Amino acid sequence: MQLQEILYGVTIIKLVGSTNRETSALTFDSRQVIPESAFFAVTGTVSDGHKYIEQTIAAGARIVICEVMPEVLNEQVTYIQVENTSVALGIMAANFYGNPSAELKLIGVTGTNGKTTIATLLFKLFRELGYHVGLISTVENQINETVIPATHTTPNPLALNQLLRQMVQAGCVYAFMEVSSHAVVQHRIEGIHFVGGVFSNITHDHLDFHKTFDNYIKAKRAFFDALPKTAFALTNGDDKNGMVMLQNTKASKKSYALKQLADFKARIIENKFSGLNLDIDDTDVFFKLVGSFNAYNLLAVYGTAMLLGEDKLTVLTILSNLTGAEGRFDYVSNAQEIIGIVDYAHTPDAVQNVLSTIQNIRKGTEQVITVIGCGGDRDKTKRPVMAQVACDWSDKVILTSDNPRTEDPQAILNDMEAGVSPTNKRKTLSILDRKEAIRTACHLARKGDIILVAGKGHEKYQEINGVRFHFDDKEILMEQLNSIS
Ligand SMILES: CC(=O)N[C@H]1[C@@H](OP(=O)(O)OP(=O)(O)OC[C@H]2O[C@@H](n3ccc(=O)[nH]c3=O)[C@H](O)[C@@H]2O)O[C@H](CO)[C@@H](O)[C@@H]1O[C@H](C)C(=O)N[C@@H](C)C(=O)N[C@H](CCC(=O)O)C(=O)O
Ligand SMILES: Nc1ncnc2c1ncn2[C@@H]1O[C@H](COP(=O)(O)OP(=O)(O)OP(=O)(O)O)[C@@H](O)[C@H]1O
Ligand SMILES: N[C@H](CCC[C@H](N)C(=O)O)C(=O)O
Ligand SMILES: [Mg+2]
Repeated sequence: MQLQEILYGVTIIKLVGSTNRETSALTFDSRQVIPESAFFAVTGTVSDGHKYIEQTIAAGARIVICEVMPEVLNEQVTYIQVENTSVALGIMAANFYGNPSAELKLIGVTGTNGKTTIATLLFKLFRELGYHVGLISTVENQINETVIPATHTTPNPLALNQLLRQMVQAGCVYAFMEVSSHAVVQHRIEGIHFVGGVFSNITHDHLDFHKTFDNYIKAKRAFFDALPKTAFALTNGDDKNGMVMLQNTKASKKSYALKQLADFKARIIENKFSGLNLDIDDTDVFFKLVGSFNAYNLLAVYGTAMLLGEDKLTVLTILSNLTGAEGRFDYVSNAQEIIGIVDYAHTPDAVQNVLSTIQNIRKGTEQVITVIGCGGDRDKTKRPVMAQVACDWSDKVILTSDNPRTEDPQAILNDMEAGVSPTNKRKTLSILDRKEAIRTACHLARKGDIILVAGKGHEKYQEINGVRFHFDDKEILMEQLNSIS
């Protein structure tokens, strides 16, 4: 493709060389440069792409997009200086793939917890309604029945636009995608056209990256700020910051809530292990999803479907038969009627929601045993809080490892232990090996007890020092539960 064509919409500070040249590919990673490609020098959190410019030219790059011009310029190369390379990358990636998002009805879902659940339910619902549909989510990406593995919640602009183009080619009418706060700040969704945005909630997470809660709110709000007038912005009216999210948006403002006045309303009639009985806009429906937090997710999905013009009763009928996303309140039980639950709760709020749901729906005097760890190279301040919440809402807690990544697992465990109060210490054990921790929980459990294994949900690996080892909470839990006689 001609460079001129993909530059549309980019604000250039300085241009050196011709824009009248072919581009074979775009890349922001020097290790992936091919001859005649364009290299985007991005300033990252660990490294700086500007350091690799010369190396990429030696490898054949003929277009360089950068924030700082190199001191020595190569005559064979076109240099484009911009204020922010990531913004240019977003816009040019969209142009390179022919702006696929404009050919789809694309809905973005943002918030601390519930994005995967809402996006996945929307995907399943619209598939059942008979549409060709795409999904971009933490667990996996999907184009109709074709599954494409996901590396990030929101892919980088190149992967994102390529995926959206594939969706258009497959005839998709709708696409539902998660929009993470990292993606907003790193401009991964620059140049993407949304017809709607959905907000789930905002609580403590990712403060390692955003530094303050205020910045984190601003990152989420920026997604709604950028929506066009023709789009809808659907928010959670019960969330403290639900209305703040829509403050600056030009989109049509809509809300859903259980407590406040809202465009879409629901009331919990009953919350049981077998599912949720809700009154949604005066219709009584039983859903297979468990827990009051899922009442919000279901309401967000229902509201979105209504805003997209679908029929209320058809939508509620299909929704009542759907199960949630993999690794979210996934439960199994054994011959001794010990219940094991695997859940992706990896924030204090999510842990509290899952445990309070378990407490609300448990039958009697059974114990709740929680196995929980925290990820390395992520927000350290949530560690003691997650341990504290787990202790406050469980009878026994086994603190363990999650994905240590490049951190010392013992140091992460120490950070968690700092959140355990002296009175809670007696109900807590620390077992570094996650498999051993799950095994111990199963051996401590008696008939009717409930074991929650939190934090890794659908993940099929444990990441230690850059290596991903096969690890599946549900597989281990089932194996251990079945081995108890
Ligand atoms: C903190 C973060 O988001 N990091 C992302 C970011 O990496 P970075 O800024 O650290 O990049 P860097 O290593 O400093 O490198 C800077 C630039 O130099 C380039 N480079 C680097 C080395 C080299 O030899 N050659 C070269 O060209 C890199 O390609 C990059 O363009 O840009 C990379 C390329 O797009 C991402 O892969 C990487 O995601 C990392 C793996 C990650 O773990 N991200 C997580 C935190 C994340 O994004 N999570 C959210 C979900 C969060 C949630 O809501 O729960 C997600 O959307 O998945
Ligand atoms: N609406 C909600 N409110 C609070 N907690 C929720 C809600 N929905 C789900 N959860 C909890 O959060 C966990 C993660 O849910 P989900 O995967 O849907 O969120 P997410 O926003 O996609 O997370 P991530 O940012 O990691 O991709 C669930 O396993 C559950 O414990
Ligand atoms: N999307 C989240 C996933 C956290 C999952 C948890 N298992 C961990 O490794 O911390 C993140 O990147 O922070
Ligand atoms: Mg997700």
